[in-house]
Amino acid sequence: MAERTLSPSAYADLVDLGRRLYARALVRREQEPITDPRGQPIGWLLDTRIPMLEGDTFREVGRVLAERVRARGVRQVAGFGFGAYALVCAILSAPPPPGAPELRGGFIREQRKPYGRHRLVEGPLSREEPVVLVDDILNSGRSAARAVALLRSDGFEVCGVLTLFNFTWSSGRSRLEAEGLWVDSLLDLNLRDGPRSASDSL
Ligand SMILES: O=P(O)(O)OC[C@H]1O[C@H](OP(=O)(O)OP(=O)(O)O)[C@H](O)[C@@H]1O
Repeated sequence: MAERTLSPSAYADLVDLGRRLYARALVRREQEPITDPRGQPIGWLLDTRIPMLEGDTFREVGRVLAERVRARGVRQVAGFGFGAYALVCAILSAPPPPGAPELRGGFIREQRKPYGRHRLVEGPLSREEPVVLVDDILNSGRSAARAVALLRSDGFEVCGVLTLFNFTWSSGRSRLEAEGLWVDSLLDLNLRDGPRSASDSL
């Protein structure tokens, strides 16, 4: 989608950012033992916390994603899980264009907090306006679909999902689009050996 809406140089910059994120986030089994959720060894994964928790990348990604959220006419973002928290904060840290409103953010809990304010979604999000779910990786779409269901169960309207990476060999995108959501990713990963490799989210 980006190549249809951006100038060639702006698109090249975005692809460059996606590639730099990929290079900084990539962890291979030669470097350290890594496993899937079932405990099976895997060849590689992307740990986006590494680039996202460095100040310069945090700010650069925040500016790019905030622009994408605003381009959709939305001003609320929510995140679910450790891959998403820095993204929400980075987006909120981007200065708004002159005259534009500030964005609002939220963190989604696995379960409603059983004490205190008893909230499922922390932060100042309004139920009167749509929310974009942000995450680092879209693979099977299970995590995003769960987050969307949690938001909806708490009375929020979710309009779309914005991620850093989309694993194109997996079905996450179509799964979310079937739920009426738009899906936008900074970088579509289309690795030739993708299905035989693994990520931290299989
Ligand atoms: O589309 P999916 O197949 O659901 O995969 C994507 C999810 O997997 C990763 O999180 P992970 O489950 O590894 O947990 P973490 O955020 O705690 O690291 C990633 O941060 C996404 O949230």
